Amino acid sequence: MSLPFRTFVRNFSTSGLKKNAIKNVTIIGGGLMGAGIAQVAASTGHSVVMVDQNTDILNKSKANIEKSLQRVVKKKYAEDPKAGEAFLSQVLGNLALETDAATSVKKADLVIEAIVENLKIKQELFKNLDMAAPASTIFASNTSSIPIKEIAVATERADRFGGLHYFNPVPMMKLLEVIRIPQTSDETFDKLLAFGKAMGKVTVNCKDTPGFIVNRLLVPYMMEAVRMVERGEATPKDVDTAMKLGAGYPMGPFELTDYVGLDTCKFIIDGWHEKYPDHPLFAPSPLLNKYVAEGKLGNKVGEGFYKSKK
Ligand SMILES: CCCCCCCCCCCCCC(=O)CC(=O)SCCNC(=O)CCNC(=O)[C@H](O)C(C)(C)COP(=O)(O)OP(=O)(O)OC[C@H]1O[C@@H](n2cnc3c(N)ncnc32)[C@H](O)[C@@H]1OP(=O)(O)O
Ligand SMILES: NC(=O)C1=CN([C@@H]2O[C@H](COP(=O)(O)OP(=O)(O)OC[C@H]3O[C@@H](n4cnc5c(N)ncnc54)[C@H](O)[C@@H]3O)[C@@H](O)[C@H]2O)C=CC1
Repeated sequence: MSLPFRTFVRNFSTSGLKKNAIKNVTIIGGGLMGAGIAQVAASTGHSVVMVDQNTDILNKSKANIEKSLQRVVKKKYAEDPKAGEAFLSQVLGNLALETDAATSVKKADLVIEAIVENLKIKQELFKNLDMAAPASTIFASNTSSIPIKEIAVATERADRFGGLHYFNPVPMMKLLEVIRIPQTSDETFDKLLAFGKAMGKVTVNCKDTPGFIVNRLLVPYMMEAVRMVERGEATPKDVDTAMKLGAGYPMGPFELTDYVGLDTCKFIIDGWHEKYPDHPLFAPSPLLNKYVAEGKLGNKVGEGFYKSKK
């Protein structure tokens, strides 16, 4: 059922946010995750600037956001298409695009980084943002596997630094891991938790431990799946069918790898292998490496372990 217009305005206009709450959010990276975070932040009344390397990428990201919003609107406003249209234009009105990261943070209460999973590149970005952003701006990374403290050292604001780890697809996945490092102030952490809740997410508090909570458990499971196939014990299709029908997972590990992106999965495993070279779990996977070398990066390019629609 659609919402009465007054409730809709309260939920989705920036004036509906609590005093002192985070309102202006800059999201760096408009890929799979950045676009999803931008969509949900804008849908919950935040004023959002989404940044990427060029306007072509940004326009594709915006088109993906619109496609996803159409799915949400079709469902939520099935009985009131006019309210659906108003919601759509309000959300898109909350979203600005920018290619210059330094300009994008001038008014930001919060910056969420969702760029490639590479420590040096993330550090370089935050070092520059630290000089450009107001002192009061809170920084957060959406990294899947890099310790937050290793990214935060690039800045002079470790007390205003934390992790916000979202799950893919962001509009559908309810969980948000909120990570603090020892230097994160209580005020910063409370603001990050409140922001997560304002986005409609269920938050869990995490320490800055490898993989936080979900990936600490998910990565070993997925690596065991790929080793099983490498040993010739099962096909990807059979593993996926088994885990969906036998363990109740919405996607099997190979479908999920295609969904996450094989390049991102490889960045995660390579990073942990470099850090823990003797740990057999993180030894390179020849099968994953082969697919990545062939450019089969998953759903985003139309092919990974499976062929898919782009
Ligand atoms: C094996 C190789 C090993 C390689 C090494 C591995 C290394 C480690 C990798 C670790 C990766 C870590 C990544 C990370 O940091 C954390 C993550 O994000 S992990 C991923 C978490 N996500 C999941 O587990 C997703 C599981 N899947 C699902 O929950 C569902 O399949 C999904 C909701 C995605 C889709 O549902 P499904 O029923 O399958 O399909 P439908 O298309 O019918 O959709 C249902 C419903 O949902 C709506 N919808 C779906 N997507 C969107 C969207 N993007 N925007 C808006 N709406 C969406 C759709 O409209 C449907 O609505 P209805 O009302 O039901 O029609
Ligand atoms: N793919 C997934 O399922 C999940 C990924 N993550 C994490 O989120 C981050 C992003 O992952 P994805 O969105 O999947 O990657 P992606 O490859 O889809 O998107 C990354 C985007 O960042 C842009 N970018 C790269 N360097 C940039 C820079 N210096 N300035 C501005 N933009 C830049 C790229 O052009 C690209 O559009 C990674 O840290 C990843 O580990 C976290 C949860 C789930």
